[in-house]
Amino acid sequence: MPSSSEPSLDKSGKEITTVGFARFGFDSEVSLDVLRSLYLRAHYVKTVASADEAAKEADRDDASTSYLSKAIYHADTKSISYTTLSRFPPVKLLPPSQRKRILVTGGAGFVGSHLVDRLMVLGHEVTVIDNFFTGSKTTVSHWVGHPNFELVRHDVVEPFMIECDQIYHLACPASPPHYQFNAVKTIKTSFMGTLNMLGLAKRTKARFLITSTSEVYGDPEVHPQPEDYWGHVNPIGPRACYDEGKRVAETLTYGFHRQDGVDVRVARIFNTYGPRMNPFDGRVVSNFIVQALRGEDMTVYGDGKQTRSFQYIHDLIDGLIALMNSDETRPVNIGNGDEFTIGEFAELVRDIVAKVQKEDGVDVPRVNIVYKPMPTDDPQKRRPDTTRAKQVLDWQPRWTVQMGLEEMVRYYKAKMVEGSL
Ligand SMILES: O=c1ccn([C@@H]2O[C@H](COP(=O)(O)OP(=O)(O)O[C@H]3OC[C@@H](O)[C@H](O)[C@H]3O)[C@@H](O)[C@H]2O)c(=O)[nH]1
Repeated sequence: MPSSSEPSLDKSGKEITTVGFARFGFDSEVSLDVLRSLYLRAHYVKTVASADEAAKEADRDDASTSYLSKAIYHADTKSISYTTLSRFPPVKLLPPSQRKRILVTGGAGFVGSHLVDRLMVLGHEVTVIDNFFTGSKTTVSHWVGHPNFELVRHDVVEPFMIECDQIYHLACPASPPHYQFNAVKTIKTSFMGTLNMLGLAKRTKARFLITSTSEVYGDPEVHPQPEDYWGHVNPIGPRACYDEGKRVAETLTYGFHRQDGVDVRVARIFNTYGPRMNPFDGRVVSNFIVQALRGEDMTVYGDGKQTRSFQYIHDLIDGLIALMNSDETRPVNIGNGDEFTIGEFAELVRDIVAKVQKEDGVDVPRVNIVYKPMPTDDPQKRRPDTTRAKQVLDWQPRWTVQMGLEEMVRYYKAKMVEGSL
């Protein structure tokens, strides 16, 4: 199990022991250690050499492993024997009046799985629908079988019926190589998927939150980007399936709001990173960390002068939950204002990987930074104006990029040990 020798500190230097907060009558605070026990570890108990040892290990049940998977990794054959969980992570006991039935589309993805962890630990009933195109069952497998949890393989482009109180509509590939892989399917997911989920919200009177994106601002001519900026998007470029898809999804959302009175929330998410991000999804944070850990060249696209502002996953989940439970129906940017050029960011990731390796006593050569062609229509700059989130949600990011990156490096190191990276 990876361990960090130092505590995680927030932007003001205070130790982070919990994430979430009570806002708008909804308490989302949970212990960081509980969440970490779900993502910052290998998903097996320990490695064994023989079948005999494996059988003994599977029988073992003590406090330290009580809510860890009993799956065993066999180093000699590079295989895992899965077992069912002996005990689930503890969840709050909520009175029925406070317990919500929550649908999370795309709940097996990177962002979705962290939202699911939080909502489950808080004691709600969670149903995940996912087609597993970019999501993976392993991200939520620790909840499968729990009475408060249901996992359904379903593609949102088809209608789905369920009784629920809140819908977090996340389903859509989000990494540029993934969403461009099948552009028609991406825009179909944004349009048909959102239409179906809004129809469900209308029928059940559930509150509906859609995760839109900073990409609705395109290659922005206003910097930083406030919510009332209309954007600068190429409607026929390779990114259009996602940018325009999310823009039409927002249009649909406000159509249902005005015409049918659906209670809507729109989050515009800026670049986000953290554990469970697919190491091969082609985004900059996962690429850079994996390259530095493997001792490969780090690939900066273009001259590296384009900028991005990176937010850690827990800040995003705090923002999404606050928005869902607030009264704010206008779009709200959720992102971190710490802006880097991609060239600077490559150096930062390289230094952080070296620091973590040094702490773990691993001696690694310094990797090189190389330059590759710039993808078409790659936005030149991006930084959220989060004034609205601060005013209406009392939300602002707590995690420094350094702290978040260290945790993500440790997560990827655990995956390397497991052999899945
Ligand atoms: O290996 C790499 C990967 C990416 N990059 C660059 O790093 C920057 C960030 O690229 P990413 O692919 O991580 O993310 P992008 O900002 O392009 O898109 C993201 O925007 C916001 C979200 O809604 C989406 O998840 C995602 O589309 C880009 O300028 C890209 O060209 C590199 O320099 N090297």
